[in-house]
Amino acid sequence: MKILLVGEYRENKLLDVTYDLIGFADKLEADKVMLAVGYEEDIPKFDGKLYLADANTLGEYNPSAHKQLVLDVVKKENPDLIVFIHSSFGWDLAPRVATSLKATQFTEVIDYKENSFIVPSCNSKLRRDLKSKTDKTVITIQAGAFTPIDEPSGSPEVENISGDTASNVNFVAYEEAEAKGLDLTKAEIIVTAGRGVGKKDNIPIIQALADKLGGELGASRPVADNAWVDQSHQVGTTGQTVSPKLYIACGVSGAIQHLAGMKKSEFIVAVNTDKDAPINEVADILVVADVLQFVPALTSKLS
Ligand SMILES: Cc1cc2nc3c(=O)[nH]c(=O)nc-3n(C[C@H](O)[C@H](O)[C@H](O)COP(=O)(O)OP(=O)(O)OC[C@H]3O[C@@H](n4cnc5c(N)ncnc54)[C@H](O)[C@@H]3O)c2cc1C
Repeated sequence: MKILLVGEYRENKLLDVTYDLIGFADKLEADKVMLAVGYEEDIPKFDGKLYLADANTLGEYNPSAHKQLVLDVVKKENPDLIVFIHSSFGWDLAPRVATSLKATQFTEVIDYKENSFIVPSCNSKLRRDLKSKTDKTVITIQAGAFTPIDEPSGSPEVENISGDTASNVNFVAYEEAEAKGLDLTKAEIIVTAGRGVGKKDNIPIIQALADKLGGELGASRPVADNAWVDQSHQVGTTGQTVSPKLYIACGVSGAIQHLAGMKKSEFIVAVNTDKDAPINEVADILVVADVLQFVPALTSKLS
């Protein structure tokens, strides 16, 4: 199988998620080539071929130009799969490319098993196994699902390419989300409340353990969305990415979007009533218990 990976730059920098594309190709043990509209002084580290177009000329986000470049490289390399990150860039570009190629498109792929692409559905409660029926397939992969464990290395063979800069869409600007006070990335201990804590009134139970350990309170997305905890505490792809020494996940199922933000923690304890909860895949210790009983007991022991 041959894969074309489409790397991503933002504000003059290669995005780290570009390495998730490489992790994906390596998982499939596929031949890989990459296309990136970026900068010569900051190219991705890998062994293989890199088609590099200049972002100074084409812009980091120019859907018409980028689509044409992808189609040009597809023509040269004839890949079976064209892979984007499931980002605003990938969301926009992947369907444009899939439509032009009359190819199947799968979005938010989190795994690949036995020739099937695994895609979450129903807010990650279910997983679909999808097989493509077209010669070429375009996919977007969920950030964090294929992050390589090893540090990036290698140096690609670079071929410079160029394209037409005309576009019927003008990129205006990136708008930063409002910066909130809490920086969880520096916390050494994080105790996170998931939906399993049941209701806002139970958050102080989790906060008490965090305080006792001298750590910070984290939250899964539903907990933040329900305003049980301020959004600045959210961990995951749309929250903060953390790597504390100790991460205690209380009533967190371990959806891929949550794992992406905390799986690099040094030691992970999960407290869950479900022994088969996906958080178990990354937990060093899984405590099968009700958080509302276990957490206060632990806090009290620590006293
Ligand atoms: C584009 C996108 C981005 C997203 N970004 C994020 C993100 O940044 N961060 C994030 O967290 N999610 C994110 N999500 C949502 C994610 O898919 C999950 O829905 C979410 O992480 C689930 O949160 P949870 O684990 O708290 O809740 P649930 O999935 O409902 O899990 C609750 C868990 O608690 C357990 N439980 C229930 N009662 C108890 C009890 N009494 N004691 C112990 N355990 C109990 C259950 O067994 C279950 O495992 C995103 C989703 C999408 C589509």
